[in-house]
Amino acid sequence: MYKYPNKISFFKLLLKSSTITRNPIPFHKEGFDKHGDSFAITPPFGKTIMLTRDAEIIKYMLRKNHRNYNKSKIQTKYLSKYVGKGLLTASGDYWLKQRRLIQPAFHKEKLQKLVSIMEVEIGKQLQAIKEDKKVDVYPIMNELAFHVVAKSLFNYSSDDTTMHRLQEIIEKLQDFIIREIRQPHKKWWYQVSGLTAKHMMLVQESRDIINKVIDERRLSDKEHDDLLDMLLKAKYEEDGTSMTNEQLIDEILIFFVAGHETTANALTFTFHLIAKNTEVLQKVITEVDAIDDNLPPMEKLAKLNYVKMCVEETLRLYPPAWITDRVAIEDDSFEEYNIEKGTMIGISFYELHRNEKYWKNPNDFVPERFSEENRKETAGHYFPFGAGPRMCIGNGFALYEMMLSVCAMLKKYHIETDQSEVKIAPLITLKPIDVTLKFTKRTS
Ligand code: HEM
Repeated sequence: MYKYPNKISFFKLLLKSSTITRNPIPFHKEGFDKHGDSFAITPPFGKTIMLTRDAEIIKYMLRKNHRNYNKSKIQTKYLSKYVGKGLLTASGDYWLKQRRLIQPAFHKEKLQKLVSIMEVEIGKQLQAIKEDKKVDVYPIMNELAFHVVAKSLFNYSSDDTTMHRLQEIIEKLQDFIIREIRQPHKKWWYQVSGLTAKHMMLVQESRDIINKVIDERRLSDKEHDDLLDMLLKAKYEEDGTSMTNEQLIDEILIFFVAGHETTANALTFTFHLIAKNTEVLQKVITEVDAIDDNLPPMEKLAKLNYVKMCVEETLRLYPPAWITDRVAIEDDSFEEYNIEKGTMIGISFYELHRNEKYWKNPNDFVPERFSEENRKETAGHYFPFGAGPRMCIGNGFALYEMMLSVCAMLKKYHIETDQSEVKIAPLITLKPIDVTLKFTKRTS
C-alpha cells in the first residue's frame, strides 16, 4: 500500500488554478502550514505529486538515494528542446560523463583565472549606472550577469556585436520557454501560429553564433584563459577525445541559461536587502573600504567575509532556483511514506529556507547566521545551489561574481532604497519585481 503525506483535494486546487499559476508560493505555504512539511495532490488521472520543505526528505532524494530520483521532463525534455542537452538538462550516463569532464573547469584554481576577467567586466558594467536618481536595478544586474558569463566563456573584445545578438536571442528563448511551461494548453496555438518555428530558428541562430566562435578558437594558437579554452582542452578519461562542436554548444548555452538570470536575480535581491538594512550596509562599507583596490581579486575575495555572509543570507531568503523537481524511478520508502514509481516530488528550497523548524525568525535578514561560529547550524537545511551529485557546478563562480560585484558597487556608490518590501515573481527562477535603488557616487 502506498502511503503519502496529507493530501490536498485536486478539485480545490483546480478552482484556484489561475491564481496558483501566477504565483504558486502562497498556495505552497498554505499547504505546508496546514498539513505539515510535506503534502500530496492526486490528480484523477495521473500519478501523485508531492511537495516538500522537509530537510530530511530533500537530503534523502537529492543525496542518499539520488539514483532513484530523476529530473522531470520539464527540466530535461522541454528545456532541452531550446537549449540543448547540456549538464542541466542531460540525464543518466551521458550526464555523468559530461559532469566528470567539465567539473575541473570550475575548480578553485581554475576560477582564479576567471575572477580577473570577472572583475574587469563588473567594473565596466558599473560605469553604466545612472547616478542620483531612482533606477530599476534588475536590468543593470541582468546586463552585468550576462556579460560576466559571456566574458568568462569567450573573453571576447568589447566591440563584439554578436554577443549582443546572442544575449537578445537567449532572453527571447527564456521568455518563450516560460510561456510554454506555464500555459501548456496554448502549445497547439504556438505551433499553428508559427511561434514555435520562429523560436526554433532563433535556437539555430544562437547555435551558429557559438559554432563560429568555437571554430575561430580552434584555429587560434593564443591562450585566452577563459572557460572555452578549458572546455576545448578537456579530455574524456575513457578514450582521450574531447567534445565536438555540437556538445560544446549545448554546454555553453546551458551555462548562459543556468548562470545568468539566477545571478542577476540574486544580485538584485542582495542590493535591496543591504540597502534596506542600514546597520548591515554600514558593516559592508567598513569591510570593503578596508580592501586595497590593487589586490588580486582572489585575495580580495578571501577578505570579504561579511559580504559573503550577506550574499548567503540573501540566497536563503530568495533562492533564485526556488524549486526543483524529481520523479521516482522505482517504488520507494522513506520514514513513514511509501512512494509509488512515477511520483513527482516538488522540492521547495524557498519554503525550506523559511521553515520555522530550522530557522529562528526565518523572514528576517540576518547575515550573522552564516558567520564562522554559526554556519555549521545551517548546513543541513540550506541548499540554494541544490545538493548531491547534481548540485550546481557554478556555485563557486556565482559566489565570487556576487561578492566582487558587491565590493565594487559599494566602494563606488552609496545605495539607498525607500522600498520596505520586495515583490517576487516565481517563474522558472525567482525574480525580483520593480526593485529600485538610488546610487550616489561616494566621495573618498
Ligand atoms: C546564484 C546563482 C545560481 C544559483 C542559485 C544556482 C542554482 C542551481 C541549482 C539549485 C542547481 C541544481 C538543480 C537541481 O538539482 O535540480 C543548479 C544546477 C546547475 N547550475 Fe547553477 N545556480 C547559479 C549559478 C550558476 C552559474 C553561474 C552557472 C554556470 C556558469 C551554473 C550552472 C549550473 C549547471 C550547469 C547546473 C546543472 C548541474 C548538473 O546537473 O550537473 N549555475 N544551479
